[in-house]
Amino acid sequence: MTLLDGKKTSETIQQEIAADVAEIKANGGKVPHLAAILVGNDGGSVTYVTNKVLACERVGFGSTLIRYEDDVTEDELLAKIEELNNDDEIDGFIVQLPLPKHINTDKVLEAVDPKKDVDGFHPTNVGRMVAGLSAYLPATPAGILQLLARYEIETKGKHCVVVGRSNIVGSPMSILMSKPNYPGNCTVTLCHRNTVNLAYHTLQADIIIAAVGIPGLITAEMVKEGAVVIDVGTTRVADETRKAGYRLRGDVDFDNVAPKCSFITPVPGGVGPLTIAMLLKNTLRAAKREVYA
Ligand SMILES: Nc1nc2c(c(=O)[nH]1)N[C@@H](CN(C=O)c1ccc(C(=O)N[C@@H](CCC(=O)O)C(=O)O)cc1)CN2
Repeated sequence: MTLLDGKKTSETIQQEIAADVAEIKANGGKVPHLAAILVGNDGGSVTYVTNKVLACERVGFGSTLIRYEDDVTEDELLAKIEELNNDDEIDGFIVQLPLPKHINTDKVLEAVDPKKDVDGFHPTNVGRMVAGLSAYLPATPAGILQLLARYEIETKGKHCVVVGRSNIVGSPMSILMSKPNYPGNCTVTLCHRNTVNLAYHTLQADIIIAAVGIPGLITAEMVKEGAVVIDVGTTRVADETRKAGYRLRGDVDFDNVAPKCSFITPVPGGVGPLTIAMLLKNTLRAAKREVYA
């Protein structure tokens, strides 16, 4: 069994990006600049956005963090998005999810200029991805593709079972794994929390991508010998023995599943760190005007 080291892969990608930025700077080009909108004080969201800003500093990007209290109005958010759309200094920006319930997330995401949508959540980028056109790919699925490619995992003709149908991970992942590219070219089954007899499907999988947010859902009995298992779940569960008061649990029962796998991602240190690396990569592409050339 080989552990897929997302932390190390993320560092490698960030080093590659930093080298690119150094070259841009040496040639007097525009330094990539990412802006992030964070609403509220949710612990996870604050951590992720802070890490995104720190990662920008590490690779030499400019960054702007825009924070609002939980009670920000939808109109205020939309006005800020319009401002960022028209700000030439900002190459790309994100709105950290989830947003409070009184905000219409779809409306907010649709307000982002697709050319600056480095999260790849705008319907234009989603549609372009489905059509196989140049697009910003959502960071977590793009990170998983990087892991598969950098560990040279064979995917052509394999059966990939994606568990979870979110717009951020499961749904785009299922589409990307079916495309006739490497990594991809799989036969894909998309399962979710209402799938009847989930084990029937996962047992047929050469590659399982679990992104449903149910800790420990995928047990050893549900996994075929030699399967590749990618765990996207990062649920915080209470743990008083930890300083933070919680620990992260993936969707996969790692200890019992790992011995059956050819490759598996840990939680933490698997897919999560790649999300940030691929956001930086998208921002670099935005600054280079690569996607909508
Ligand atoms: N606008 C967006 N919102 C959200 C996205 C996104 O891609 N864009 N994805 C998730 C959260 N997320 C990034 O925003 C994210 C999740 C997890 C990690 C990560 O590095 N996880 C670490 C553990 C970190 C910890 O201790 O909590 C790991 O798995 O090793 C990075 C980014 C939802 N919202």
